[in-house]
Formats: sequence, structure tokens, C-alpha cells
Amino acid sequence: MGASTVRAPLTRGVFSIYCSYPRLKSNPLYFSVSLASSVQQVRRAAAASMSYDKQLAAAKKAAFLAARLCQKVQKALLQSDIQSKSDKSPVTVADYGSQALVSFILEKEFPSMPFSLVAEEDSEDLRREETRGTLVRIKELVNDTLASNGMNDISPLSEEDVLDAIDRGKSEGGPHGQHWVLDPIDGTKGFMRGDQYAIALALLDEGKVVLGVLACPNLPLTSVTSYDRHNSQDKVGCLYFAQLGAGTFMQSIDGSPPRKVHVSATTNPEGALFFESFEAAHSSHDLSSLIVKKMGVKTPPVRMDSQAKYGALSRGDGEIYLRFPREGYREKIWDHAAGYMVVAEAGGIVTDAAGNPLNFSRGRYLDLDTGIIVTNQKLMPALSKAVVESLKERASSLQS
Ligand SMILES: Nc1ncnc2c1ncn2[C@@H]1O[C@H](COP(=O)(O)O)[C@@H](O)[C@H]1OP(=O)(O)O
Ligand SMILES: [Mg+2]
Repeated sequence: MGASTVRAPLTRGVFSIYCSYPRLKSNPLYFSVSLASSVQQVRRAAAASMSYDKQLAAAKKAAFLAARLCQKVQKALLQSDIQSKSDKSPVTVADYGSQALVSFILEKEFPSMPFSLVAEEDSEDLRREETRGTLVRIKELVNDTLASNGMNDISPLSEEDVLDAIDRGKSEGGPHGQHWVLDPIDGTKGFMRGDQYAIALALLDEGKVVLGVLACPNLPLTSVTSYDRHNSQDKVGCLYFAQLGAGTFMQSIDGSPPRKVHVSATTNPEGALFFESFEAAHSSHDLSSLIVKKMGVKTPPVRMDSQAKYGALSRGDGEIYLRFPREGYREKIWDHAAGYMVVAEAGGIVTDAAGNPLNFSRGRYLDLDTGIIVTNQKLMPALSKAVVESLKERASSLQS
């Protein structure tokens, strides 16, 4: 069966908390999964007394502006001729512009606090004479975005301001203090194709993710499974935000009132829908297919770029997200921090392939076991079992 065209309608119910002590005792996999779930719950409870409201408001503002900048570049890119679509420069302009804008806004909002940003880009290439034209385009894009979104009181940034803002993203993060974590455009391949991408921004406090914002400019507002691009009533552009202990909310990027979202309550793997990378080079489609087959999943995969997958899963568009990069690939914290938060606060579980919670306190990399798996609490035991069995099978078939 091929990948679904993400249109089959699905109905979802209300999620309920699950705990099965006898099963937990008799099966170590349950223990591992339950431990990850408990760690997430304890962290949420401990942080319930802390408020990150101001940081969340600033993060939403920054992600919104970055989304506007990216939308403008993508629109121009898709309208241009084929030759420029295969040229990476528009993406470069949007990546750097998004990072400069987010970095600039966050630092401006908290002038008296130490500022630390762990982000994907740095300005080294932009400081060369040959790229002067690109730098000028980025500066204009940043200044135009600020001016056209009601921020005319800010003096226009110079080229040096843009370079400095980008380079604030060089922080190493780590277990102490607060660090912003940014992917200015997650899913650049999707961005180039005119498909899904996300601006992903999170805050770490003492090594834990405490808030996450995901702007997904091309994600349908209703559901990826019912979206019809030919129906003018079906709108796109979602902004997800989550704060530790406060749940996950979604609104339209254009500013509809936020609504609380929850992961799917589906317990039967047969009716479950799973997400994976559109790009086979980013995650093994063969391994995902083996895993879901073992679980009894009947539906074809929904293949999507970027952390938009976390957003879609957090509101119950589907139940499972599997990510198995090639051996040796090191996942970066900005590729998962915001998405993790959005799913965890919506009641889902995110672990590595061995059932360990993701650890964002080790610096710029996650350094995890084999892959990342995401689902609701009820399906996680079956998913973990299928993952362990499939990995064993794959290892023995590689040896023989
Ligand atoms: N070989 C790879 N394996 C796994 N992920 C990758 C690989 N190459 C790039 N990526 C990352 O995958 C993310 C997109 O994932 P998805 O497949 O879910 O859309 C991007 O952040 C991209 O990183 P980068 O941002 O450095 O391009
Ligand atoms: Mg990325």
C-alpha cells in the first residue's frame, strides 16, 4: 500500500489515563514505558507552580513573525520558475531571516536577563563578500516583516545587527539555566516543495523543556486526514503552544481563539494512523512498516515533513509517529524540543526506541537510542514491544 494522501476522515474521542500494574510487573517493557510516562507527569507537576507566561507570549510573537517571513519567501519561491525552485538560496534567506527575527525579538523582550539561544544556523557563510547580496536580502526581509506586522517603533536592523542576531544562536545549552532552542525552518525539503515545514521554538529551564511553540504555516486547521486542498473552506496555518503543566493549545496563525487539544484516545492499533518522514533518507520507511505491521495497524502511512507531525498528532489527527534515522545520525535538540512539548502536554508519550525519555540537557545533540517513537499512553506498550522485536529482527537479518 502506498502513502495515504492524508484525506480519509477519522473520528476521535476523549483521551483517558491508563495504568496497568499487573502487566507492568510481568513485562519489563511496560516498566520502561510507564517510567517515561511517570517522568513526564512528575515534571509537569513540579513545574505547575512555575509560570512561563511572559516567555510564552514572547515565543508566540517571535514564531508568528518568523512564520510570516517564511510564508512570504515560500510564496515567491513557488511562483518563480523551475530553475529557481532547485536553487537553495530562497531557503537560505528564509532560514537566516527566521533565526535573526526570533533571536532579535526574544532578546529585546527580556533585556535584563542573560540570553542563551541554541539554534541551527550561524553567520559564517554570510560574512563572506560573495554573499553580501544575500545578507542585504535577509536584512530587508527582516525589516519588512517587522514593519508590516505593527512593529514600526523598532529602528530598522543593520546588516551587522542581523549577523549578530543570527550568531546569538551558538549557545551550547546544557543542564543549567534557561536556554531558548530554535529551528528557524524545520523541514527545509518540505519548504522547497511547497509542503509542510515548521518554525519550532522551545525553552529549556535546568535541562527540562518548559514551553514549546510550533508554527506550521501549511498545516490544515481541521485535520490532515480530512483536508481537501481544492475546498476553499479548508484553511491552513496552525500555531501550537504548550507550557509545562498547562496543556497544549492550537490557534490559527491568523489569530483565531486558541483551543485546547488532546492526543487521540484510540486503543485499537487496527484503526491507528501513523506518521513518518516524507524523506526516506531521514527515517527508514521499511522499519516503520515492519513495526506497524506487527502491531496490526491497517492504514497506510501519512508522510509529512517537519515537526508538523508532532502538531498533527497532538490534536489526534493520527496516533503514532516513528522516526528511525540511519545509524550514526545525531538528532539535534531543536528538531524535537518544541514538538516533544506540544505532544507531552497533549497527553502523549515521546521516547527513544528503548523507552527512555528524551534528554534535552546534554547540549546541542540528543544522543538517544536508535530512534524516536511517539504515541498515546494506551498504545505505547504495544508500540514499544513491536519496536524491540522489529529492531532485533532487523539486526539478525543484517548479520545473516
Ligand atoms: N539523514 C538524516 N536523517 C535524519 N534526519 C535528518 C537527516 N538529514 C536531515 N535531517 C533532519 O530531519 C529534519 C526534517 O525531518 P522530517 O524528515 O521529519 O521532515 C530536519 O531537521 C533535518 O535536519 P536539518 O534541519 O539539518 O536539515
Ligand atoms: Mg530541523
